[in-house]
Amino acid sequence: MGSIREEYDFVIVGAGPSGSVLASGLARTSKKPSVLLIEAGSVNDNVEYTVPADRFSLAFSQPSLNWGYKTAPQTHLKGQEVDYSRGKGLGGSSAINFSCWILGSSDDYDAWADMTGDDAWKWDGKDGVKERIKKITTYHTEVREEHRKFIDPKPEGYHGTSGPLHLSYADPWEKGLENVFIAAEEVGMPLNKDVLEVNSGNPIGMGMGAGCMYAGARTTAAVFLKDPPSNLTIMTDAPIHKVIVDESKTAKGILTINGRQIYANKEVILSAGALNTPQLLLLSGIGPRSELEKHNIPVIHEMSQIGQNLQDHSFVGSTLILKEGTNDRMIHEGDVEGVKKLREQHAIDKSGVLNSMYCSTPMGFFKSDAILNSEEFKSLDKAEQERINGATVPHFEIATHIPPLYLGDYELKPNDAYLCALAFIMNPQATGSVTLRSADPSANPIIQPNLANHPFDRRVIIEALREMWKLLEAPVLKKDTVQMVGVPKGRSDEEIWDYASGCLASSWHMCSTVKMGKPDDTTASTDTDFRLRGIKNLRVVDLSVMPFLVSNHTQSTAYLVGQTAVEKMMKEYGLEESV
Ligand SMILES: Cc1cc2nc3c(=O)[nH]c(=O)nc-3n(C[C@H](O)[C@H](O)[C@H](O)COP(=O)(O)OP(=O)(O)OC[C@H]3O[C@@H](n4cnc5c(N)ncnc54)[C@H](O)[C@@H]3O)c2cc1C
Repeated sequence: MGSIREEYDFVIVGAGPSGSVLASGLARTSKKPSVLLIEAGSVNDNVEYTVPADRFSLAFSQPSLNWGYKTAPQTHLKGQEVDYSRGKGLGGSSAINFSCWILGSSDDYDAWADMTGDDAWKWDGKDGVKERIKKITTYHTEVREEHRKFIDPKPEGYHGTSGPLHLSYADPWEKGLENVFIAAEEVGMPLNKDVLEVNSGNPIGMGMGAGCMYAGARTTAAVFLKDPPSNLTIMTDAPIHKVIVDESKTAKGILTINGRQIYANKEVILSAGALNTPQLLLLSGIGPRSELEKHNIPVIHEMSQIGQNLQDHSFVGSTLILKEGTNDRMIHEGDVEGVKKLREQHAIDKSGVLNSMYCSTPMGFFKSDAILNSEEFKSLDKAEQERINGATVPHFEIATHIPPLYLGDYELKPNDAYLCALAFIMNPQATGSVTLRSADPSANPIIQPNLANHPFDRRVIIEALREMWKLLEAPVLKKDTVQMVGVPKGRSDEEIWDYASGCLASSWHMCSTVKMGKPDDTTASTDTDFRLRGIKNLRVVDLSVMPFLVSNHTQSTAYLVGQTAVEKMMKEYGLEESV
């Protein structure tokens, strides 16, 4: 992993998707600048952490990989302190996430370009988002012929063929999984394949999320750090305390929690994620004056928006208890000996059921007239209404085939079969904040996301759940259903919200706490080139900068942010002879 020096051209904090892509990209330019990637967590290269079937459980079974955050009590959600997991170690949150790869809506990226006045964020075009994502991915589009009537990933043109991050569709599908697509057709929901395909920039319709997994292993951002060149130093188990900023408001380097100072000849870049990046800025004396003074932190640079504008997706679900034999999921849930054998098999040659169980997730993105006709939608400002009306912008998402999260009082029995489904809020309007608990850098920040605490968000989850239940009650599923559990007492707005508010969860898509924008945007803290306003040689390159939460699952955007920063900084510093 290279020897440790105390001075580097670029010092990058945080090895999640954004930081890993950035560190690798800068270091591999022909000018070979010296790059330090410094990460609070460990190397985490245990192969057991990459078993595909564990994608939904790893975050909660390995505390050393997770910062283990909870939100402040959400009083509007019956006081829940919602799980706010964040990955720790090489790969960051991609090392513990659920591996779903969803790019989202081309219109959202075009809106991002408009908001920042920078065409680099436009979807199409030779240097657009679609092309940039292709550079960092290899998308394996093989699916069985019999599945092509439900999903039809396009091999040509749309996807990367040589990037380090491998994506694929699991094979075989779990028993009965195709019924979700048949159910969608039965109740009149479109299939995404009739639009194009789910990662084409138009996610509308029932589709299948591609997976960050290939050849029997989950793929994470750590792949960008494999075989690092000699000018890339990777320092792990080194949480940083703050950025060192001098009197001329220039970032000079960083201070680790154990007191080590490391200097940057060119720049410090924070890629610590949408919760820890604002925390580090506040600890460095950059943020709202009142917040800094509350903790006796000397004010280096007053910025009212640091830690504000926090956005996130959230979801609520229900579960079908199915007739015995409908699927094989209880093997994984309850058969300890059986799972042990499967693990032994997988450890030998990465083969077996652990590459398919839990590995295919139908994910549908839909529009809703009920939402568009609602008073809550009509009360949004006109620009936001227009954005949400974009042809490829979904209003809600439904995902199925996740573990049994929503069971109400029901206890699963060994001979059960089940199907758990989730409905997600898209375009959330609630915003929250990240603030300091204390000036102690080891103290968890106070996280107040206000999940779904906006009338529009509540309307969306109510209508999304109604649509989800319609899908779950389609004839093809109904014939095998014993009962639906994890449901409200009735289906009035009030009864649905009463249910949802007791079990609404975060999708862990937190973003926008140091958001980017045009120079006259008073809510923005960075410019479109990721430079923090008012401080020289300091950038923020992670999901903190998103101007708004796009309609996807956010890891693809985190990788995109890293690659965009690479390309912008390469040009700015002339790091590539040919550029
Ligand atoms: C449980 C879970 C499930 C998810 N499922 C999906 C999914 O299926 N699909 C999807 O698209 N997205 C998913 N996500 C979201 C996705 O993983 C994130 O959006 C993405 O990883 C964010 O990337 P990032 O680079 O901004 O930050 P992160 O990935 O959070 O990386 C930040 C890094 O900075 C490090 N760091 C923080 N503070 C310090 C410090 N003081 N000093 C040094 N290092 C520090 C952290 O340890 C971490 O490694 C999920 C997230 C979670 C937590």
